[in-house]
Amino acid sequence: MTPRKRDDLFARDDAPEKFEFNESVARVFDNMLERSVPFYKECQQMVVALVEATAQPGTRVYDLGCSTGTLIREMARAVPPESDIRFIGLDNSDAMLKKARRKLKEFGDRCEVVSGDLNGPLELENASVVILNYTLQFLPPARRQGLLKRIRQSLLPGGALILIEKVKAEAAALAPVFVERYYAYKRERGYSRMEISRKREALEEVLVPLPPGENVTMLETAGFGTVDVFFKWFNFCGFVALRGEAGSGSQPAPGPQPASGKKRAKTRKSR
Ligand SMILES: Nc1ncnc2c1ncn2[C@@H]1O[C@H](C[S@+](CC[C@H]([NH3+])C(=O)[O-])CC(=O)[O-])[C@@H](O)[C@H]1O
Ligand SMILES: O=C(O)C(=O)Cc1ccccc1
Repeated sequence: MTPRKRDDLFARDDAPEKFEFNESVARVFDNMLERSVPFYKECQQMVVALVEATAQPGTRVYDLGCSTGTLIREMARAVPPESDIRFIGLDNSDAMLKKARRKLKEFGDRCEVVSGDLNGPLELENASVVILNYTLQFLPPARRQGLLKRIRQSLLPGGALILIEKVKAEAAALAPVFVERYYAYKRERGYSRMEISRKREALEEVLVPLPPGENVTMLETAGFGTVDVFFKWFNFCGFVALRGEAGSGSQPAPGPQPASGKKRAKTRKSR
């Protein structure tokens, strides 16, 4: 196992002025996420639990913006092969995909990672779950609604979208509190004030967070009949959205079959 490299990207004299998912980021990425994303591992396990509850046997789970494949590995370890569920990762960074392929080799054809740009056309086949784990935030805000709509249209009946994002505070008065708490989080994990400041500048116009309410509105506008929040830490938030059935209005779709293949108890038709 190659030793995990410590993220020193913004401590170096050749620190990037604009953040890009290139080789130098991929080299330290797993350590960067662990030290820069609050509850990253806990959220991973929450996503695994949601996938176990919503993924349908014989279908696909898509991880869009899969990076080095860490989340896919956790899902592939948790979901039994006999459920015949395949995990498809997509990313537009060759450096990330190279690391993902190495990390997922042990799972054979249960896991596949492909190159693709979420700003362009998207083909999702036989998808019961789609995941956007800290990915949508990197798309221009004007392109996000279209992607969410394409995802909603591609999902199987009873399908689910799991969206985790860095967010802005809903209340402007609290924004400074949330941001300062986040930077304190980074300092507590060994980042200097200079590294934090340089990364903030490099992420300007690259990572564009929206308030949770705007994310919920985009999900509802995309046609998801049920939207809920399953995680929140200051300016980080996790949403789960279930595909509503055509003509069902705001009624949530009947719950999908759990990944284990055991039939769920029939949900009572809501009155
Ligand atoms: N237009 C795009 N098309 C495809 N991929 C893109 C695009 N823009 C960015 N990406 C990819 O989205 C990922 C965002 S990281 C996701 C973490 C992962 N989900 C995880 O659970 O570890 C989160 C972060 O860095 O904070 C990177 O791999 C980019 O290459
Ligand atoms: O928002 C930030 O300041 C971050 O550091 C989040 C982040 C984490 C990993 C890659 C890019 C941005």
